[in-house]
Amino acid sequence: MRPDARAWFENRTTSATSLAEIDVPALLAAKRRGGHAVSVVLPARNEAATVGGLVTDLVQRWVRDVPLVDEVVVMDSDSTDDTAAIARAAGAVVVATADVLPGQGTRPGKGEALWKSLAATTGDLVVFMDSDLLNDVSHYVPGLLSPLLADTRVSYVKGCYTRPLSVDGQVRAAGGGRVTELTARPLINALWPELAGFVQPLGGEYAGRRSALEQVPFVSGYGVEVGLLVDLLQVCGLPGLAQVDLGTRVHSHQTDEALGVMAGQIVSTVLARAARGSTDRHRVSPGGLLTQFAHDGEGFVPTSIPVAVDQRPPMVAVAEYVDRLRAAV
Ligand SMILES: O=c1ccn([C@@H]2O[C@H](COP(=O)(O)OP(=O)(O)O)[C@@H](O)[C@H]2O)c(=O)[nH]1
Ligand SMILES: O=C(O)[C@@H](COP(=O)(O)O)O[C@H]1O[C@H](CO)[C@@H](O)[C@H](O)[C@H]1O
Repeated sequence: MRPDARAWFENRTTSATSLAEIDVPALLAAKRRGGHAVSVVLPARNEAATVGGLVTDLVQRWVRDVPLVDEVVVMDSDSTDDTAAIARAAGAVVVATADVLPGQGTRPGKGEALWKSLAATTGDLVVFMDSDLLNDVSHYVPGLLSPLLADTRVSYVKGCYTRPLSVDGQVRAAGGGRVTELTARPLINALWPELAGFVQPLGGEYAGRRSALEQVPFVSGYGVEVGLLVDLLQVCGLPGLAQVDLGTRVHSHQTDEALGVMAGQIVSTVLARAARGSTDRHRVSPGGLLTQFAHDGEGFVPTSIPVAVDQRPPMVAVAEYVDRLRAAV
């Protein structure tokens, strides 16, 4: 990792892998001291199986028992199942993405739901969580809020976690985040090496100050996470970004074919931003190092591997080859 990325990784990575690690009373006091309001947004497209449990726990734990959260909003993203009714019955405010900012029309996609959520919420701090999470995520919201409430210089916090992968009913301890590992991470390392310290650049759980979020575009589809990361780097600078270890994240998985489409959207998002030119004049040559992460039981350990490639010239430009061809004639 580049020195700036490593320094960021060491200084801006905190841990909140369970509620035991979080001083909730102190968090509540900081929220009140700062006069903050917190909105939690769950984008949901056909998540009837999971959204109810997630909303029930969020509302009971962080609205009613401990007033850390002021509103829980499910953005119904053109669902065709009972997502909206189930989320509403669980205590969420449910908003149909298509109904928000009608003058702007509506587009399909997760990023559209998240962009419109800014117009459907009022908190100065906004937390985003996927609606297909399957593990205990009761500590996610306070964990994501902690860096924002602890340091006014931080404007955007991404969750990071180990990511099991369940395939054909078999759960592997790692292997999740397939598009992250095979597409997003190599591209980010090559084009924005200052972001190489992000363990989960595509993770769906993150929190930010509205004042920053409303300054950047939201890519309408699955490019929203990588677009926000690159664009908020420009708006907030690396010191304005942070990440928090939330332990593990288990979610429902799409097929490889569907993730191909997701990867395509992420590549389009990255290429559009790469065309804007370098964000750092000291950039190493694109494709220099790839930093991957493994968890050693205590925390994430980065390993940087050289991935710079060399190449041979066209053979017709190699005199030794051409001379041999001529000699053979
Ligand atoms: O058009 C869409 C696609 C996805 N989502 C939601 O965005 C989150 C992440 O989407 P998905 O699970 O499809 O992505 P994955 O986690 O498989 O990468 C989930 O809560 C989806 O319901 C959405 O609101 N609108
Ligand atoms: O990280 C990834 O590679 C993808 C796919 O994860 P899996 O291989 O299904 O565990 O999941 C994320 O990417 C999406 C695009 O940024 C986000 O919208 C999802 O929230 C996130 O789960």
